[in-house]
Amino acid sequence: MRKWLQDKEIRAIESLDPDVAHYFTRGCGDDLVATEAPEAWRARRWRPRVLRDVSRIDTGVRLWGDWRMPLGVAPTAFHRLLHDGGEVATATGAAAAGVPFVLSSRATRRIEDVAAAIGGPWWFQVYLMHERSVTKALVQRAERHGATALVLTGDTPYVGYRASATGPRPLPITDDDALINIAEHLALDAGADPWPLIDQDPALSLTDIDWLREISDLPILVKGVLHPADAVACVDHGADGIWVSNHGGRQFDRAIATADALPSIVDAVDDDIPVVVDGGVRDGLDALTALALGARMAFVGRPVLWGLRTAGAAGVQQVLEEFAADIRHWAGCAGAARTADLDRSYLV
Ligand SMILES: Cc1cc2nc3c(=O)[nH]c(=O)nc-3n(C[C@H](O)[C@H](O)[C@H](O)COP(=O)(O)O)c2cc1C
Ligand SMILES: O=C(O)C(=O)c1ccccc1
Repeated sequence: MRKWLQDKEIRAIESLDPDVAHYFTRGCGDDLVATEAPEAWRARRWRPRVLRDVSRIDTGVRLWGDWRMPLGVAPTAFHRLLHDGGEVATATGAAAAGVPFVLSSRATRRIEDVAAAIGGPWWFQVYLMHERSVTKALVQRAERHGATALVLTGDTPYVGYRASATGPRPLPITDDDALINIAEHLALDAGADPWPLIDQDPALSLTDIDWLREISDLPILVKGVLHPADAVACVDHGADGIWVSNHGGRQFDRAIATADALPSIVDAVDDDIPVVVDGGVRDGLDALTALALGARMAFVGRPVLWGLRTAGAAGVQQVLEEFAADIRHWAGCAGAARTADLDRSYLV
């Protein structure tokens, strides 16, 4: 089932400026982790069940929203580098497919416009910026416009080292796009550089979960967790969910694959704390493997970006529909009439 996606990826990459293609495709360092991620899901073997009436298959999941399948769209930055519609197009495709859309703090379309395009629940990804008042303003805008959860990204104290394709050239993104949600919250002199104020603050710590709790009533997931002790610490600090991720291999090039990290984190936290996961999920069976290992949902980053690049909102929806059909097919063949019932007994 992966060939259609690989073909789309190739078409998307071929149509892009090399630096832009590089930004979206690559991991960091020597790209070890980004390359390993899909293989780690595929390495798992199943014991499919038989004689279990799979004439009807329920793939629904409730998690700060009612979703059609246990798959969602991970937060990624700068969609207008891929398509004029930017995050509005991506969100429209995700909403049409009935899955959660997570809007990045580094979005290139206005929060209000994205929320209106979705017309239902969505989640907001939080980067803690040096200037906390900007983060606070974004969080409160997201909450006002229908976000139902916050995803605090913890794995990006410094942005991972990613050499560009053609040398040290900045991405061809304008400040109008990059600061579209941010500029109004900054009181800057003309010509002043905003980035020292709005880059991620490496002082980010557990107490920032408490801070988010003070400024917002929304549930908080912490994203980028790979160590079970961190999962426990986040929950002790009031996190409502854990998002196992290595940032698509973009942050720490010798990090554990998320497929390998997931079970120990599920085991470390109480059953009522939802754990979700991303990284290298490239077909329905990858997503179901994540569920069998204890995740409530799996998320995809790059696959939807190839859909966005090749056909805008319709392309995003089409990618997600392929995943939906694949999830349904493999759940049936695994003997799981309800994907929410998958557990480790299905795996070797
Ligand atoms: C181009 C790109 C930009 C990203 N931007 C963000 C971001 O703004 N915030 C964030 O929390 N994660 C970001 N991520 C990480 C994704 O949320 C996710 O963890 C990762 O892409 C999942 O792996 P996959 O692409 O293999 O599916 C980004 C990933 C990519 C590829
Ligand atoms: O590129 C990324 O992965 C990412 O998370 C990011 C970090 C800072 C600015 C824009 C995107």
